[in-house]
Amino acid sequence: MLIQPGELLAQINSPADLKKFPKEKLVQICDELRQYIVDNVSVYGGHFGASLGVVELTVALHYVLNTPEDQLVWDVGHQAYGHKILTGRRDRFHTNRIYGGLSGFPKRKESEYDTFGVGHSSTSISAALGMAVASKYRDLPKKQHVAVIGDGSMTGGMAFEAMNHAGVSDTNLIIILNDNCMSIDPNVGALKDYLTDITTSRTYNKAKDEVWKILGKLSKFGSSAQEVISKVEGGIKSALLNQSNLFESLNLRYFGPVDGHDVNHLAEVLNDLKDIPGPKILHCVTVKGKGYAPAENGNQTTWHAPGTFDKVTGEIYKKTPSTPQAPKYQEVFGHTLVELAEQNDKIMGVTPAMPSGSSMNIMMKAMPDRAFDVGIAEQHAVTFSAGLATQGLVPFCNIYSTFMQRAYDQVLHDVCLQNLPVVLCLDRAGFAGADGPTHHGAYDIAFFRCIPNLVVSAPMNEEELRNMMYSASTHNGPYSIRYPRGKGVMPEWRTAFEQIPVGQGRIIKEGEEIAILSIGHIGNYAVEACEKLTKEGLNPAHYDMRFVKPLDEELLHEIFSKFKKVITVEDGCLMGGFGSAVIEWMMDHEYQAQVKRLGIPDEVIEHGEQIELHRECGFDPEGIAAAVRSMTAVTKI
Ligand SMILES: Cc1ncc(C[n+]2csc(CCOP(=O)(O)OP(=O)(O)O)c2C)c(N)n1
Ligand SMILES: CC(=O)[C@@H](O)[C@H](O)COP(=O)(O)O
Ligand SMILES: [Mg+2]
Repeated sequence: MLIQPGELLAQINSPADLKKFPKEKLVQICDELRQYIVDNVSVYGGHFGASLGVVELTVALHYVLNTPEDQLVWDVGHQAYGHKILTGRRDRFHTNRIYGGLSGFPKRKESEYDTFGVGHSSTSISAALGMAVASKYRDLPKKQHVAVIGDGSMTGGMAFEAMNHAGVSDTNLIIILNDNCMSIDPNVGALKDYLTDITTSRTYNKAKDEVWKILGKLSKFGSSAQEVISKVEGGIKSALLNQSNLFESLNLRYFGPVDGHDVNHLAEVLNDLKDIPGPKILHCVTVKGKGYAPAENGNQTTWHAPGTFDKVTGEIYKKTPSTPQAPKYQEVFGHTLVELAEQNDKIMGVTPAMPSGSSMNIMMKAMPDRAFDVGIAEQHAVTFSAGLATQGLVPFCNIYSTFMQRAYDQVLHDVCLQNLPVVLCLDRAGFAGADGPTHHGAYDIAFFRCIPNLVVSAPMNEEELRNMMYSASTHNGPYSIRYPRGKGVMPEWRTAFEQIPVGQGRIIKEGEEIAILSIGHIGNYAVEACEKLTKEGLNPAHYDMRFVKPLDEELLHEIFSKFKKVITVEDGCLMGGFGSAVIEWMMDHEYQAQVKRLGIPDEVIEHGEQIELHRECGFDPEGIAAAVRSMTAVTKI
């Protein structure tokens, strides 16, 4: 359902249309853009607070820059709804994050204005710098290269790698730091404290504006004046802040902090910055959720991605369950970790900036000195956990499967080669859903099962998750547990802990002719498929293998001795996944059987509800049943 835009926004189908308006109209355009985001997200869901926080910045950028020739890169991209609406996608925006519709993040193949595909944080400065260096090397017509990065994303190490390089690059890169003191949860770390110092230092800010007015204007007088100005400015700033400016120490000229909600001032500042040579950073202070009171003044974590809500009252709609609902896997993780930590004082918790997303916040609240949010720093989270483990502690390091991709070497090099007892909990494993391919946890089985010493497990339900966590806490080595986004199947999940011997699978259902081997939560789809098939007179067996590594060899000998037709099912990539492991084992042990693997094919699967993507790839319950039917001998006469 198309939502009607405001009078001016209705006339803007590109930044060129935006530029036709006098600057006196910019405030109204911001108001209409903000309202359009509220109107759409309240009905269709998605990320919310971040886009509201950069409405003025987005309008100012597209008003001043000559996009798409001037290249604009958004970090993470969850804040780019305004960008999408102003760049020709207003009338498709109601399809945002919906199967077959717009992506929830900038995507190159979606628009020429989306100069770089994003979704994982802290990549924007590297990408924009690459574009800037390439333009210079190819002697392309002068254009601007701008990275917009949040204070949370600035805690990602990659951002510092990029600034370290930018500082010695002969480019005119503009970095815009969108500082709202928030990540998804409140931002953390020494960088946050530093930014707060700058933002709240009255002496600095009062003098800074005066200095800028003088120096900023003078900066148009050739490069020699530039040198002097830059030194004078840097010296004044350091003196006022009684510390050197972090960014200027990296040879980035620092400007700000400026009010990120004053669209006309932002436009003036950006116009000035365009003419100042060399890499520079503009520090913008904004409020996440700005302009929508419940998001601006309420729990900003909740309003990061609230789902659908009543835009008048601010009431967030909850799906009221008719029957007692199973909990989310993340909640089972969070509560179980506290239970285990109460019994075992060696257990610690580590999350890279996802306290609420992973439910690590439950332990952070209950045991604040034993659970750590380390910022958007997955590599650090893993090796920090390895350090804890060397001192006899048992860290549970919880990282979304997709974000774990960023810490692969740390798992291999720092944890597994040293055989340290770190428990890696991979939440959002399998299809993530509406976040799409940048967030699908599609590859972790494949990239983990080849690492020596690492146990690779996946629970089929909440009870299994609890018992795997319990078993992992006493396993003297690296142990990974993967589970999906969303709910399990057991409303009564607080069961007593039981050890699961490493590598032990289990039979779910006896059967004949065909054996279905599943791994993880997707096994519940196999249960549904078997229920369908039983009504059709078919009787496949079903095994929950529980472990990809080590495989339950005793069970596999039993299966391949009894069945000549096997179907494997995984919510993960087929290339090198669980099905591949089973086939390798079968060949190594000289069994012969017809094996059909169900899972994620070797292609990019876009966004949609999880069940829509499972159906697209043929491993929803009906897909599994269809596979059994196709493998079953011709209908019995
Ligand atoms: C590598 C990686 N880790 C974690 C995330 C999850 N994530 C998405 S947005 C976000 C917070 C970003 O904070 P900030 O950059 O300050 O943007 P804001 O939401 O405040 O506008 C996080 C942690 C991610 N997208 N990428
Ligand atoms: C933009 C981003 O990366 C996060 O907001 C992510 O979308 C969170 O995913 P969940 O909603 O599954 O916690
Ligand atoms: Mg932020």
